[in-house]
Amino acid sequence: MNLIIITAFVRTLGQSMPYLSILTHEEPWVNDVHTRLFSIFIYLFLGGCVIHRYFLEKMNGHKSGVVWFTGLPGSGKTTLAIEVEKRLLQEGIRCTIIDGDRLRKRLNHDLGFTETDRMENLRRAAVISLMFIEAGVLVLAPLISPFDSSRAIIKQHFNSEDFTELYVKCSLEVCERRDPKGMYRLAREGTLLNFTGVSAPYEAPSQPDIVVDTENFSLEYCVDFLTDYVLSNYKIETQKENDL
Ligand SMILES: Nc1ncnc2c1ncn2[C@@H]1O[C@H](COP(=O)(O)OS(=O)(=O)O)[C@@H](OP(=O)(O)O)[C@H]1O
Ligand SMILES: Nc1ncnc2c1ncn2[C@@H]1O[C@H](COP(=O)(O)OP(=O)(O)O)[C@@H](O)[C@H]1O
Repeated sequence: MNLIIITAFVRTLGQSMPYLSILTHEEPWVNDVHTRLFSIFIYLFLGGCVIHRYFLEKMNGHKSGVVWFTGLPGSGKTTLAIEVEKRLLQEGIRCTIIDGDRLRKRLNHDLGFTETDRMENLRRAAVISLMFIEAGVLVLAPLISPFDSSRAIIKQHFNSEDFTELYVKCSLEVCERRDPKGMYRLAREGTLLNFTGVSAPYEAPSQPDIVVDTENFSLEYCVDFLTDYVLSNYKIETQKENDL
């Protein structure tokens, strides 16, 4: 029994070495001995999984989480996510895009566009997002997410501080005029069934955390606006930056 405990202890200590070395080197936020000892204590006794994300976020210099985009087809979700991702990567933010369209071609090709299938599609996207969050990554998730009820369920998968609901606001009329993939035309012709905005409902969120109005503002403005929002909410100010 003692041998098992000692082995577990040594193993945990071994696994914690990368973190312990961070705690003891060049980190202004752990430069007092009490903080170091406290962190080591928490790591050893609460276990790696609890503290793992905390360390990753400190190492990355930003928090992880998900920005969940909702909006009509053609509102600009994908375009915005791609441009904002580029800007965030330049700022040193580890981020990724989980896009409805791409997800459906890969993991979710078994799902269609009924309400039940859309819910399952979003649930899987949420689960994947959670795994990225645990890995310290900031997720941009552009998915139509048309129903209040399914968005409420999705939200429950996350800690409230990890989840930002972003409404990409654009009227149906303008989205249809843009029609970047020609899908509105197919839906109007009756070739594409259950199409959001035409033959399936879209319920705009009543209390989103942030709104980006792509109808009345340019792409450049929207990208700046969203990038600034993400940086101010997710970046962790270091001591050095605070001192400047
Ligand atoms: N019937 C129907 N309704 C809506 N959208 C359709 C449909 N058929 C195909 N597509 C294409 O699928 C993309 C939407 O997938 P999502 O996973 O974001 O949808 S949902 O959140 O599950 O409702 C959507 O991409 P975006 O235009 O980027 O939103 C469409 O390209
Ligand atoms: N302010 C804006 N923000 C985002 N996209 C815009 C904006 N103004 C015009 N657009 C155009 O609208 C279209 C949106 O398409 P897309 O990003 O595929 O939408 P969604 O992913 O919501 O279906 C693109 O052709 C994009 O260039």
